[in-house]
Amino acid sequence: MSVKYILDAPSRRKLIALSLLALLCCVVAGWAASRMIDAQREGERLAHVLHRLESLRAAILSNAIPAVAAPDDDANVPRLLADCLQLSSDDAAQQRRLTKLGALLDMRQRQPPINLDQDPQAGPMQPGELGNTYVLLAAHAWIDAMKVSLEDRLALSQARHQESLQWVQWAVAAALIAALLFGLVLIRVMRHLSHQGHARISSLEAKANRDPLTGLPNRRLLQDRLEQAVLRARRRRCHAAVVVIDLDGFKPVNDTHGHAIGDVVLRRVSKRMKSALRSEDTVCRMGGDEFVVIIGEVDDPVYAVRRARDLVLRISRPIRHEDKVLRVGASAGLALFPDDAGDGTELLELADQALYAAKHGGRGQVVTAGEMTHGHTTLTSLPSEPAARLA
Ligand SMILES: Nc1nc2c(ncn2[C@@H]2O[C@H](COP(=O)(O)OP(=O)(O)OP(=O)(O)O)[C@@H](O)[C@H]2O)c(=O)[nH]1
Repeated sequence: MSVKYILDAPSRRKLIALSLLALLCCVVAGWAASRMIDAQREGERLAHVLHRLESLRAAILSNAIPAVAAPDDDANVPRLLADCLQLSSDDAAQQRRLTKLGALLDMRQRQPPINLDQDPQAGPMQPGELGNTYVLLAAHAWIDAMKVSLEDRLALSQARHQESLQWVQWAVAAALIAALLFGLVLIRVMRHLSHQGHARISSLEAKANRDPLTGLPNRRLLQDRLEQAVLRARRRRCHAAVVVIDLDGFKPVNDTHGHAIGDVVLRRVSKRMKSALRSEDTVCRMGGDEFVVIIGEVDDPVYAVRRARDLVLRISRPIRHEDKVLRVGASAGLALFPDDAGDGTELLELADQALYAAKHGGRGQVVTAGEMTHGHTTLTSLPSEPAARLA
């Protein structure tokens, strides 16, 4: 089934918006992280160059350049400086300055070593000394200028690193919040779907177990209720009764007034039976105009027979519907647990046979399974209750 049909439109919109937000935050976090890494690399590179510059300055001050450079390979000096500073080759202007400086240092290499502690006033300058001093001053000036520029660039890259870090933090926090909200919405949707599923299952179960016309339990549910009633009676060591009731003269109602009026009669008869029984008893519609009543936890069998007669009398009362007075009767067969049978199916069979006997014995009466088996029962000697009293 498509997501479109599982989720309602507002939930769908929320989930899409949150996932897009989370995605956007991830993209921003990724971009900021790469910017942060770049800034960090740039910072490391600049710090390294600064360190090299310091080393170079120290080398110049300590007059170590000729020693660092191979003395027999003059051409190495510019390269040494380039390597030392590791400036990018596309930075043409810097490269040119470097080469110049390298050339100056190269020249200096050929001069006698300089003595920085030497007092310029101490005596006349030696040949090459002016060149040495010029080269040193130029190197210092260049290193200082480079340092300032590099320090600025370093500060800038550190600021960019910091700013990118903040972006990463915000984007990750927003992505986490969006993911959390997504999860919450999803849980709510799942819960809702699960409730819907349960409600649908319950309603399907109810439909499968109920007679659609009267709302009474149907044949399917009867079996279960019957087993429960027998188990309870066995546990409590008491009786339980199964009464099968069939309407008398129902077909003429249908034939005279139509099927719809027949339905009204079936519904009214069902209501009358339900209202005459205890909540723990069960009345089921088996189909057509046949019903089964389970009277559970009966201490005295006489009580069950009285209830069955009461039902027959109540059903036989006229039914007023609009301007019509409708009449049907009822016959019933009753079987008792454990007197007549020990299980539900057998009880139902015996009650059905007793009903058959009631129908063929004149209708409008209750026949018990005991009467059929033994030919007599003390229950049949019960005085019949006048219909007027039960009305
Ligand atoms: N209105 C209506 N009629 C139904 C329904 N189910 C079955 N019937 C009808 O109920 C009638 C039952 O037939 P019978 O049991 O022979 O009717 P009866 O007149 O009570 O016969 P006896 O039991 O011999 O007295 C038939 O006419 C069925 O068509 C239903 O759901 N609604």
